[in-house]
Amino acid sequence: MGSEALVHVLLVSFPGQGHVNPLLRLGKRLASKGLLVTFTTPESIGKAMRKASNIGEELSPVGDGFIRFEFFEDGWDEDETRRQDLDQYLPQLEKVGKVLIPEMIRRNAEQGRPISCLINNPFIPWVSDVADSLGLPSAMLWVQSCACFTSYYYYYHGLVPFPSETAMEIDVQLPCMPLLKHDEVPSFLYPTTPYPFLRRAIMGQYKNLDKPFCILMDTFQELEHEIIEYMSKISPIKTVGPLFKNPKAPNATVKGDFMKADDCVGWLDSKPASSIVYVSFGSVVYLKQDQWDEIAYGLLNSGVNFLWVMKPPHKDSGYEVLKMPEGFLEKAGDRGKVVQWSPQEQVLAHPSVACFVTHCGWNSTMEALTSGMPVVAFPQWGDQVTDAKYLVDVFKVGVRMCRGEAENKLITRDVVEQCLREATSGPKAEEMKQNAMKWSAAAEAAVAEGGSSDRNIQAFVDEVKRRSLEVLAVSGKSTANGVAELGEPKVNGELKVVS
Ligand SMILES: O=c1cc(-c2ccc(O)cc2)oc2cc(O[C@@H]3O[C@H](CO)[C@@H](O)[C@H](O)[C@H]3O)cc(O)c12
Ligand SMILES: O=c1ccn([C@@H]2O[C@H](COP(=O)(O)OP(=O)(O)O)[C@@H](O)[C@H]2O)c(=O)[nH]1
Repeated sequence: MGSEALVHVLLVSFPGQGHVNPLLRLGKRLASKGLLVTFTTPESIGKAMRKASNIGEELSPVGDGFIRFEFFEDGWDEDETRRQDLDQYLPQLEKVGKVLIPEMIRRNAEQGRPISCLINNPFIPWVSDVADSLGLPSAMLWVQSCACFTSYYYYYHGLVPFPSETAMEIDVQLPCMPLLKHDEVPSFLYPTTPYPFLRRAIMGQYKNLDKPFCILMDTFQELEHEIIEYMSKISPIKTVGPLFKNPKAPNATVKGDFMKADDCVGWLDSKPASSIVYVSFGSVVYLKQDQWDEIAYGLLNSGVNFLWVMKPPHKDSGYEVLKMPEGFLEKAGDRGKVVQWSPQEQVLAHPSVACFVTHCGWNSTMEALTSGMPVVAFPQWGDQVTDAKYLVDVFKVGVRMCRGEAENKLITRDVVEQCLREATSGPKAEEMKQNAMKWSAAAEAAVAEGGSSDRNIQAFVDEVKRRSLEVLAVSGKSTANGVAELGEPKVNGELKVVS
């Protein structure tokens, strides 16, 4: 491999699946453009990731660069239940991270891999403070839509009225965005949200928003054109999505799943084209038993084939383990398959799959759009309700099955059946498929060489490289040529190059 010298960036992730996935995908993109990337998150999740995914001690080649992992202890016992309480866990992460991340950075420098830039995702804004204190530049990867970024921005700065205790049902008009009905505003902003700690977590990020020199976003210009252009004038945003497409390294096997995906591709292969409904509510949303039953009967009554993800609840979440209705699996027979965790990217790309019943998490939303997959929107909370609005009314690739958890309404089996029929056959289904294919093509073009997101990634990589020279000149700690030396596998530095 010769003694290649690479600029090294450190990615620090909040330990949630919907946060790890986009940051790791960004890492692979940056690596494919010739950077050395170290990805870190707490060991509590590191353990699950190593077990479920293809992650080892080695340095993995991705395109022109490399990616590697280091995890850090969050200072709590393995079975500590307080990790589920973000009001306690986020301050704990900040306390230990502010000590351990600088140590990690020092260790890497001593091992010949000085770090030139830190990148974090939301909920752990103190990463920018760590960067500042060491004289390093930092960037943030925003993992939701630009529309949601804007909503939070306007809320944080008090620029327009939002639903409040005295005016619960007001609609919100933001520039370059469709009118959001009160229940289409990211629901953490409702005064009555049961998750005020998630609002505080996001607001914590906005408090530190002036620190990162760049805010990367997992969206693309053609998708949210006007609002991206508008916000670019206010904030240093750069769209780099959809991150899950990496044309320069399409076969990179590094993944960050917390659970091993069940094998279902053989089953998908055995079914006719466009005959399967894929149902998944992401990694955090957990429905109630009565709603689960209605979805089950809706699936049965509609006569479609289905692949349904039924993940186990987090052991400390307090949720009751869901059960399938009596006799459901027998009645479904080979028409249906239930798994604990799916290889979602592969499922959405599979020709047997006709549509996606989704909670509209932003990752799932981008994955669906990019795979040309129409959706049935079943949002619950947070950005999901806003994403559902966009999927149905703006991107026009979706049928709406509900308006969110706040509505507190049981969606009956008849409504489920009707939505599934609408999304899988007839003129509406065809129109949605065509629109979805159009977004898929636009997404491919955005990440292809010279596309909008590709140019932004390249500009970011160039900027990191430019700043790395400044950083090393100032710190005076430059190695012979100022960047990480990667030629020889390092025996002491646990760096082994595999090719
Ligand atoms: O790890 C997480 C833990 C919790 C959580 C923890 C304790 C609770 O009682 C309730 C929620 O919320 C989360 C919400 C998240 O929102 C998810 O974040 C994605 C990226 O921002 C969005 O696109 C999705 O729509 C949205 O569901 C992500 C998490 O990792 C978590
Ligand atoms: O069975 C599943 C369910 C989800 N995912 C992935 O988990 C992420 C979920 O993120 P999203 O933003 O959609 O929702 P969240 O879990 O954060 O609510 C996405 O990348 C999905 O592809 C998966 O691989 N298999």
